[in-house]
Amino acid sequence: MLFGKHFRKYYLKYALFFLVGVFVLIAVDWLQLEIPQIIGRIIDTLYQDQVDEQMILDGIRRIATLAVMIAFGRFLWRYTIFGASRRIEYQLQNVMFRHGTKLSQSFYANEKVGGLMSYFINDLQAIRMAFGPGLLMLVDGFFLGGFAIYRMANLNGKLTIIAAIPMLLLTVVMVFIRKSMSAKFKLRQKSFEELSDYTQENFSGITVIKAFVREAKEYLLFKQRNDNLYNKQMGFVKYMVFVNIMISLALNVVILTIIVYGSLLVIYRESTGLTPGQLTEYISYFFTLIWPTMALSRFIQIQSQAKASAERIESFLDHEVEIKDSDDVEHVENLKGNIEVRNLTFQYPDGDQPVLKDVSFQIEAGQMVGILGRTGSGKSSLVDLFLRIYNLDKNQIFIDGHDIMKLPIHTVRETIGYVPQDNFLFSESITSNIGFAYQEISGEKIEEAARLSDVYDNIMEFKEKFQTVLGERGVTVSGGQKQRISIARALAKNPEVLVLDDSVSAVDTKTEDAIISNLHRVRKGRTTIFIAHRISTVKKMDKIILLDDGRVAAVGSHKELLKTCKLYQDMVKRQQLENLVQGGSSNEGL
Ligand SMILES: Nc1ncnc2c1ncn2[C@@H]1O[C@H](COP(=O)(O)OP(=O)(O)OP(=O)(O)O)[C@@H](O)[C@H]1O
Repeated sequence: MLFGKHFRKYYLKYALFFLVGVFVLIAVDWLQLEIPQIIGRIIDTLYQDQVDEQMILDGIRRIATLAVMIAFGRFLWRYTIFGASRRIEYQLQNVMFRHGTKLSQSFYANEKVGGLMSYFINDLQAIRMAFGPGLLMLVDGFFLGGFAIYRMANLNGKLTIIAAIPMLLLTVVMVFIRKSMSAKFKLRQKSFEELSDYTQENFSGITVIKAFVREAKEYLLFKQRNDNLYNKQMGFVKYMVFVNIMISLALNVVILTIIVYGSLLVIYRESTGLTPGQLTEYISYFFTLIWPTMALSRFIQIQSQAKASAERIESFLDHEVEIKDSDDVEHVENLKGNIEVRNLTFQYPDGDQPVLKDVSFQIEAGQMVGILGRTGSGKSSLVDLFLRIYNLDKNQIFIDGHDIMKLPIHTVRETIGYVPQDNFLFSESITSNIGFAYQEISGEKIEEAARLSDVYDNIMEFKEKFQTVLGERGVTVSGGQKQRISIARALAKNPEVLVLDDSVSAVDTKTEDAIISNLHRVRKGRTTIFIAHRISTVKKMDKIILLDDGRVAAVGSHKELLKTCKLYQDMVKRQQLENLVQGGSSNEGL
């Protein structure tokens, strides 16, 4: 039973399922205890001088009817209780995924994917177990156990008291060890999370591991983590084995007591009144009682595991959504793409100094602008802020004169098309990747976007053409092809503002030229921002913003900067040298 704020609502939501399930379960518990009574009576009839055949036939008929009712009942409670637990698991999964999509980059910078996966797999499973089998075991433990004890006491009170003492002791012990069981389970989950993180990261970076011949070392590090999980696992299992042995021991003691003491009672039945049929009935009840006892102990295990998992899931779901619309949000339609950055200073939430310092510039709607700068100068950070990936102080970035902090995040991101630096593509078809911004998009539009980003011919060479599946489940594309598919994805969105973060670095200068001149043509009248290291990428832009160590070093056209900016001149010279070293003409692309 889980009553945390993210879980209790499901009891209400599935109240009908739970009520029907529990009611049927209790009915089945009662009905199944009718059978030993009938069998006991049949046995006693057999001991009589005159065997009552009619009574035996009636008994058999009743047992058959009960068996059918019990089978139907078992189906019904399984459907309702287990069905509800599966539905709850499904819904929590959706809620968690949705919440995950709202969490900030800072959260993902600190959380590893493997760890997150274990919330969705192990922890959710533990929660489902609490809502389904856990509830079943609790009800069975109390009701089937209670009914059995009641019937046993009716048959012989004294024998029942003797049998109940070890069982009671056992229950008390179980309640006391519940806390340490939960702690052990938590440790096990943590180790599982670490191993899962490690495995995920290793296989993602397998190329680097091979290139650095780190296989043996990584294996040893993996083994360390695996040993740790094994030890935690064994710690937990040993504990469980100990608990289960204690339970069986207690049960065996009780069974022995019942048989010895019960047989004596039957031998002296003249005075005690216990018939052989009743002793059989009694032993049947006791064997039935084994399950509720086990069920209660299993319930305590399930409950401890679920509590540990619930805490982990709660901490995930309670993680604040930091990036959200402000209270004074202004709903604005049809942004044109004027961007103004005014005295922007920005420090990452976990950073120790600003990465952008007093940055100011303006981009008019429809302009094609290059943001140039050495590595680490703050170009990508600036783009993150345009996309509202981070919060910033008010009145530092404006789109069409509106403070970005007051615009709905949805509107800002809908307005901007983004080609990320890592060009992440999904393991789906090229069509799905390029049409990612849309529920449905025509084939012509996809092809057009592929042509503009100069990747159409490459795609047509693939066997499945636009239906080629990329990545893990399909074809591995080159870095340049990946970049161009990623550009096509942003172009297909046809946004008011297009931001390309170092997006042509992996293609040759000829392809770069082709893409840029296509963009000049199709992006006429729409804002396009190119982030680049290479002068060749930005030199034809209307305006170049040169960043240096988080500050604006200069703003102007290629010609203006060549005349006025020392840093720019140095960059041009360096690129000319690089061209010469690579065997081209010094002015190639310049
Ligand atoms: N999530 C982050 N948290 C803290 N600091 C960060 C984070 N991301 C980037 N930085 C720091 O911000 C500075 C600017 O990084 P940024 O990625 O914006 O540079 P860049 O100009 O785009 O570099 P490159 O051309 O290499 O991509 C760097 O010093 C970097 O270490």
